[in-house]
Amino acid sequence: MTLNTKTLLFFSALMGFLVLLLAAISLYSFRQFSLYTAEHHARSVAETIKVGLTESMVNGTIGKRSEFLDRLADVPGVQNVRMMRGPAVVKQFGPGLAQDHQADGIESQVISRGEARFDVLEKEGGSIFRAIIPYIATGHGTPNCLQCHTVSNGTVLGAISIDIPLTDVKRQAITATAMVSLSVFLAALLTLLVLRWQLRPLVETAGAVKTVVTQAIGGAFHGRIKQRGSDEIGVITGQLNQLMEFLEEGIGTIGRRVSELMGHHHRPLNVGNQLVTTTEMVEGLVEVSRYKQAIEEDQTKLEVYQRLVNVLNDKYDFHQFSIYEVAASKNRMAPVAVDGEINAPCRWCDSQILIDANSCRVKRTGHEANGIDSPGICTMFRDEGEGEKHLHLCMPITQSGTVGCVVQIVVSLEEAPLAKFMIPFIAVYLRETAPVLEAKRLMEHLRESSLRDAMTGLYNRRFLEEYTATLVATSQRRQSPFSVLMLDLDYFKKVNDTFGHEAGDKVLKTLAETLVKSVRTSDMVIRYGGEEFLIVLLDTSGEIAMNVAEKIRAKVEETKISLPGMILQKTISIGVSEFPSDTDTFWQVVKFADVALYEAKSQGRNRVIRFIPSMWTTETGKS
Ligand SMILES: Nc1nc2c(ncn2[C@@H]2O[C@H](COP(=O)(O)OP(=O)(O)OP(=O)(O)O)[C@@H](O)[C@H]2O)c(=O)[nH]1
Repeated sequence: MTLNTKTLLFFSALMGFLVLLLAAISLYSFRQFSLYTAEHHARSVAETIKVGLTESMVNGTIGKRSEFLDRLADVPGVQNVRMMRGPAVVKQFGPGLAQDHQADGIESQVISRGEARFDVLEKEGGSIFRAIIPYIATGHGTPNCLQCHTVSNGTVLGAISIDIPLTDVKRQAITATAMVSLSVFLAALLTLLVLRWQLRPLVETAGAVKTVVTQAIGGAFHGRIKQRGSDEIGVITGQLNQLMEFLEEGIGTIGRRVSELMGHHHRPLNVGNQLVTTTEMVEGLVEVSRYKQAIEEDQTKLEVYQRLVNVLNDKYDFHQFSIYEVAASKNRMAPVAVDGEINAPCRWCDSQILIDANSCRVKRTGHEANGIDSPGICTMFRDEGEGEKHLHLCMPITQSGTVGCVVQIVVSLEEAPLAKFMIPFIAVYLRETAPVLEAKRLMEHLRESSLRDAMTGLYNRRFLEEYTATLVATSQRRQSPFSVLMLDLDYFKKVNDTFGHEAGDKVLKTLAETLVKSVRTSDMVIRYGGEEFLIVLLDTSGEIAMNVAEKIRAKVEETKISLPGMILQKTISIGVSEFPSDTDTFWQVVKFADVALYEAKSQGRNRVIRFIPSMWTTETGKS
């Protein structure tokens, strides 16, 4: 309800109440006054009758009392006058005239009780005030009642009944009351008009404030209020305008800055509720910042991918998507997460992209491939969804200027508009992920290369040092032995000396390949020293290890190494030991394999020797 309506209603109610109250008070007062006047008038008439009748009795004209009473009834303000005899008078003077003993019930009551009675009666001709006053004998004055009446002082001699018409008085009362009420009504109306006129600026300002505030709630801060005067309302108006200007400028600036940070090109800020949009974007930035902190603290690339999967799954409610990692140097791509599952197989693209990364449009161009706006933009997309049609949206994660990853989101036609709207938000996540992912990739690469021998690609001794504890613990937990082969090329120095170091390197690389091919993928082939190699055969006893070693030895012997202008064949010697039967100390097992290798060299080379405790003398221990 508006202030205006409220004021109007309040004053109307107050006015109505006042008019009614005044009318009631006026009517009541007039009635009381009229009754008082009528009673007074009746008593005067009764007194006149008393005097008149006494005079008539003294003068002996009492027989003419009827004419006297009729003349009295013609007096203005008196309608009817009657006189009734009481029992004492009847007893002394007889019943008298006919009207003297025609008392009705009320009149008889007044005669018997000696108390006056006044009533207002409604008759056809209008309202009548009826007064019945007793005529009581008294011995006061000259002449007095007791001179003629043989009664005691205070005896009721009779009653005088007087009718006084009230119709005129009533009409006048109503007219006067109406005049008073009308005056009050007019005064109240005038007050109301003056009040409304006074309230008008306040009411109009309140309306303008309502409009401006409603617009502000809806996100539009351009509304201003017309300032009237410099009173309190004027001051409030001015301050509110200042606040609106401040809000418009502040929120506009925040919105623009946040928009720049979000790369928000798809939806201009002035569309919709500016405040809501800005708040959403600020919240989005806070979440992105938390995400970034989390992925920075993650240890591996895989954890980062898992977190990105969670964002797509939980925050954006995408359940069909792929994240591909690009190996640019090999022109290959590999799916790291598909439909929320890490290391799941490729689903939404032709597997061609896995072996030829450049066939992926995003990888090739470095730009987003928006299949929602341009269906069929990428020929590699495969709609593997059941039933309904799907669209794709592929975005790059750019690292050092090249596409390091491709994120592909797959949506149904129904989900497409929302997905499109989400692009800038997802792009922010991808932008923040890129440098972190690149750092993790580099770290993993560095770590990997520090554990591998650059020339042969085999693990190095550092890897063995790091892996030892795990190896021993696994073997002990599973109560399964492992064997160590220590291998060394025979007369390798001669290769270097005769054919040069390059030829020597070629021999070492060929040997490394032969060794890797000769054992299971779960076994570990390590370049232990210059031309010395170590192989850990998991879940293998010394006895079986001897067979494997023999097989390796034979394979190396028959391997032909092509050098410029010639073919070379080399042999190796192998020492074998077993954990934990030879010793339950890892490095001791390695040492024992080395001792056995020494023995193989001593016995003429190109052979496999199993370590036996007798080989471990004080001398060997020292060597
Ligand atoms: N080309 C090449 N040679 C290496 C490399 N690492 C070690 N060597 C050489 O390998 C040779 C090892 O020689 P020795 O330890 O005397 O042993 P050997 O000549 O193989 O003789 P036996 O082991 O006793 O059969 C040395 O000449 C090293 O320089 C490498 O990475 N490349």
